[in-house]
This record gives sequence, structure tokens and C-alpha cells, in this order.
Amino acid sequence: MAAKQYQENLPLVLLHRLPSLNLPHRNRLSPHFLLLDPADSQEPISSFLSIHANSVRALLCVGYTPITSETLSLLPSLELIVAGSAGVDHIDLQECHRRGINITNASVAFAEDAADHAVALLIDVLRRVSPADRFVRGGSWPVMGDYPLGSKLGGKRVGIVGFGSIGSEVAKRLVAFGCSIAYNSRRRKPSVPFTYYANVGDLAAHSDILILSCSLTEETHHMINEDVMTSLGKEGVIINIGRGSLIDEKELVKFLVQGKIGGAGLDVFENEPDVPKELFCLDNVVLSPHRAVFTPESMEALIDLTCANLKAFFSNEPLQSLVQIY
Ligand SMILES: O=CC(=O)O
Repeated sequence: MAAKQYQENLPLVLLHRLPSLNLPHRNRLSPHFLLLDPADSQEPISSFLSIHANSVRALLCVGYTPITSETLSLLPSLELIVAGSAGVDHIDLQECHRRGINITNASVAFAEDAADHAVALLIDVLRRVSPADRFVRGGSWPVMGDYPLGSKLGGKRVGIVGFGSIGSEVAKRLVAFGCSIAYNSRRRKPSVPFTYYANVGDLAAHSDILILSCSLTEETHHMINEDVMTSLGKEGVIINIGRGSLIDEKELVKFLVQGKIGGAGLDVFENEPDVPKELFCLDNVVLSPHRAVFTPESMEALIDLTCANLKAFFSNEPLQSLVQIY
């Protein structure tokens, strides 16, 4: 197969995916690129890669398939990784930086849906939509009478951690709900009109709600710890659509079980798909299975972005969603 298409001069794109992951955009990509898929080959992956190693300049990473320094060392000609995810914590970024490999991600394709999901989790926690649904379905209404009041979203002080494309979509929505916004990110963004806190603990101390939409790095691992949750306070709510390990999850469970924070809406967890069982019986906690960014529409946007990045790369034009590596 490769030999035929090498002749057709299509640019080579290596697919990197766990065998369980499908490539929904295969039909859209294959007219323009020769997709080298180790899953199509009988060879073990290392010999497959060694055959193509020197020809592969671009790699398409499906889902969160890890890209380690070992994988990178098999691909000496690699110049570009197109990640099909917003987060790139499954990729060895420092090694990419050292090798001069660019990375693009999917945040811009996913931002609106991720932001919608963050707001959905938040409204659910504040207004107790999911537990109220269980109350009605479980037949408790006629027996127990009025359901306890939830609290209003408008007027809340929301601290957004990570103010990239997803964080700014969250802000846009919550401004419309009448919330006041502040944010924390690596550095202050001159074009953003909201109060900036360089320290996440200070942001928590000035917020009723923390929404996590930043990337997971060595610096942000467990950034939401005992001190930050204490600063957020007993009524405070945490929404996490970033990565589970942004929060010290054991500490979060303790704070929730002991009533030391007000609630949480969580789409991501430290050891997915395992979720701490202690959370299951808490009505002030809403859980979703790492689905914030996924809609049929966001998948279409991902395909468009993937094609655009690969076409730009092979025609020496600027990439559409280059990840800055610090
Ligand atoms: O979590 C989802 C993503 O990183 O795309």
C-alpha cells in the first residue's frame, strides 16, 4: 500500500492510536494524505516504525495515545504532531521541544462544547438538577414534600484557572449569567478585561466558584490542594473540565465528605475510569465520564482543524493551533 501511494506523492502522515480507538476522519484525510496505520500492518509496531521512520514528518495522535521519548526516538524525521485532543499531557512535550517538533492541539475545535459542559455542571451543582431528578424518579416528592432550595448562579464570583480558548468561552457564558469573573493563568493577558491573580490560592480566596480549564503540567499537578480548597471555603464549588490530576483528588474527597467545601462538578478524574466511590452518595457532587468536549459538532470541527493543520504544514504555511511549550 505504502509503495503505491509513495508514487502518488501524497504527504505521509503516521497514525498513532491505541488499537481500541477509531479514526473518524479517515475518509476526509485519505484523499489528501497517505495515512500510515501500524494497525494495518502485521509487523510489530517497532519494526513498522523502523521501515517508515525516515520518511515520516507528521504524526496524527488519536485520543490520548501516549507519545513518549521512546516513540519519538523511533521517528528521527518527525517535525509535527497533530493532537486530536485539547490537553497534550500524554505527549512528552520537553522531548518534542528538544527535538524541534511542533505540536498542534484541538482546543479551538472543542472550546464551545467544553465551556457549555462546564456551565452545565455548575448549574447542576448549584441548582441540584441531578439529585432533584433522582428525587422525582425515586418517588420521594409525594412522601418528603418540598425539595431543598438550590442557589443562584447570577452574582457569583467565578475564578477561572487557565484562560485559553476554553477558559475564555466559559467567561463569555458566565458574564451573560451575571457572574463576576477573575482568572489565573501562566501570565496576565493584556487583552482580558478581568482581574488576574498570579496565585491560584489568592484567586480561590476571592471566588465562590473555581472552574479548572488549564492544561496538566508538572506545575499544575495537584495545584488545587488542601490550602486552595481551604481558601475557597465551605460554600465554594469546584468545576473540573481540565484533567483529574489538577486536583489532589484524595484531599477533594475528604473536603467534600467533611463538608469543608460546598460541592463539585467533575468531568475528569485522577485514575479514569475509576472514580472515588465516596462521591457516589453526595448530592452536592455531579459527575460525568470525561465527555465535556465531545459532540458530533465538535468532532466535525476537529476533522476540519486536523486537515487544516496538516495542509498548512505540508505547504509551509502557519499552523492553525500551535501549542506553546514552556
Ligand atoms: O479532555 C479532552 C481533551 O483533552 O481533548
